[in-house]
Amino acid sequence: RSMHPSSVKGVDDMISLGDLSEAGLLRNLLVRHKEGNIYTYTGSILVAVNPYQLLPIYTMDYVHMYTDRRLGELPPHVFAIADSCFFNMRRTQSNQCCIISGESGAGKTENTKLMLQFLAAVRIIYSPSSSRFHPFGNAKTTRNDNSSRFGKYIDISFSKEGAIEGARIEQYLLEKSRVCRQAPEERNYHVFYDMLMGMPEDQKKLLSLGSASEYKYLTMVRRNLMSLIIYAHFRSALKVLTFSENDSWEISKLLAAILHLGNVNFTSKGEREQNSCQMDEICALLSFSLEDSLTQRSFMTARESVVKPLNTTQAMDGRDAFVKAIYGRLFIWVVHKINKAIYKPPEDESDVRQSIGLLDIFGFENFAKNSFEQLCINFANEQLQQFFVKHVFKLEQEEYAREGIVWNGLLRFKRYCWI
Ligand SMILES: Nc1ncnc2c1ncn2[C@@H]1O[C@H](COP(=O)(O)OP(=O)(O)OP(=O)(O)O)[C@@H](O)[C@H]1O
Repeated sequence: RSMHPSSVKGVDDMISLGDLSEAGLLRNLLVRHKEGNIYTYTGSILVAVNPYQLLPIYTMDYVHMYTDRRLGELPPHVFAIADSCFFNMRRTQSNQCCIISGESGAGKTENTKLMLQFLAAVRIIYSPSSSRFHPFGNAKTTRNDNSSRFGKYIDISFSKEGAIEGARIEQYLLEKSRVCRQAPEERNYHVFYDMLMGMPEDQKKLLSLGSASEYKYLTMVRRNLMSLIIYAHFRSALKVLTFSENDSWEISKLLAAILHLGNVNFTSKGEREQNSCQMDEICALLSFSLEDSLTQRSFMTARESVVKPLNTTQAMDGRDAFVKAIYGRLFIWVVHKINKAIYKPPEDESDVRQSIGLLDIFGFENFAKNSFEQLCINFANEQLQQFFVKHVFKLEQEEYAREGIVWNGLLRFKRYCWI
C-alpha cells in the first residue's frame, strides 16, 4: 500500500502520523535518526533513540533555549521534558515523577543525567560528584560498556522559590551475583579494576593487592591508560561527598578482602593450610575473625548444637554468599552516605518542599542463562510497561469510549527508551 504522506519525511510528534502502525512508528524514528534527530514526541512522552555518538545538542545554549518554553514549541528534546516537569511542579504545586524505561543500553542513564544537568544548570546546586560513584554499581555487559546494575530513583527537592535544595537517591536491587560471577564477555563492577589499576603501589602493598589478572573474581582485564585519572576522580568525589580518609580506606579494605576471598580454595585439608596465611590477611582486612565459619556449619537439634564440615561446593557457595552480602551492604552504605551529603531535611516542618523524581530502572534482559535477579529485573520492567500501557493507552481509550470514538490502535515500543 502506498505510504501516508506524513511518513515520508517524518514528524516531530507521532500523534500526527497518518500511519499509526508499528511499522509507521519505526519508520518515523528511523527517518529522524538518520537526520540526527534522536528525540521524538508521542504527545507528552519523549522517545529517545540512542545515537551512540556525541551530538552537539546538550550545550548551555540548548539549556537556555529550552528554558521556560512550552512542550512542543521547539523540536523534541530531553531538556524540554525536564523543563516541563519543573513548570508543572510550580504551576500545580504538586510533586512530579518522570519514568525512564527501555531495554539495556537504550540510553536511560544518559538521559537521566541530562535531565539532572538541565535542572542543575537552570536551578543551581547539584553535585555532579555523585555521578562519579557509578564504579560501584556499573559494569561492562555485552550490551553496554557502562551498564547500571541497579535501579535508582533520584528525588530532587526544590524550595518554594524553585531553587534546588538537595537530592536523594533510592537504590533498588543491585545485581550482587556479578561480584562473584560474570557471563562471557562481561566484567565485574568497575570499582575493582579502577582500584587495582589506579591505586598507588604503596597503598596496594598495605592491602596485599597485586594486578587485576591475579583475581579469580575479575574477568576481561585490560590495561586502561586512563585508570590513574579515573581513580583520582573517584577519590576526589569521595572527598567532596564528605567521605573521610578513614571511610575511603575502609572501602578499599573491604574491596581488597572481597578479591582475596575469591582466590581462597576449598579443596583438601592440605590446601586449607596453604590458605591459612591468606585467611589471616582477609580477617585482618575485615577486622574480624572468620575462623571455621566458611568451612563448617552449625545447627541446633532438639538437644544440642551440632557442627558439620561443609563439602567443597557448599564452602564455595557460602564464601560467595558472604562476599555478595559484604558488597551489597557496602553499596547501600555508600548510597546512604551520598544522601547525607546531598540532602538536608528541612529544619522547619512547615517548610514545604516540592520535588521531581526521576526513575531510572535497569533494562529488560534475556540471557542464555537467567538468574533470579534477572527475573526480578524483568518483572519490574513488565510492571513499568503495564504502567505505561495503562496511562498512555488504557486511560486514553476509556476517554475515547466515553466520548463514543472508535479506537483500535495497538502500539508496541522496543529498543529505545521513553521518558
Ligand atoms: N543521548 C546520548 N548521546 C550520546 N551517547 C549516548 C546517549 N544515550 C546513550 N548513549 C551511549 O550509549 C551508552 C549506553 O547508554 P546508557 O548507559 O544510558 O544505557 P541504559 O539504558 O542506562 O543501559 P543499562 O540498563 O544497561 O544501564 C552510553 O554509555 C553512551 O555511550
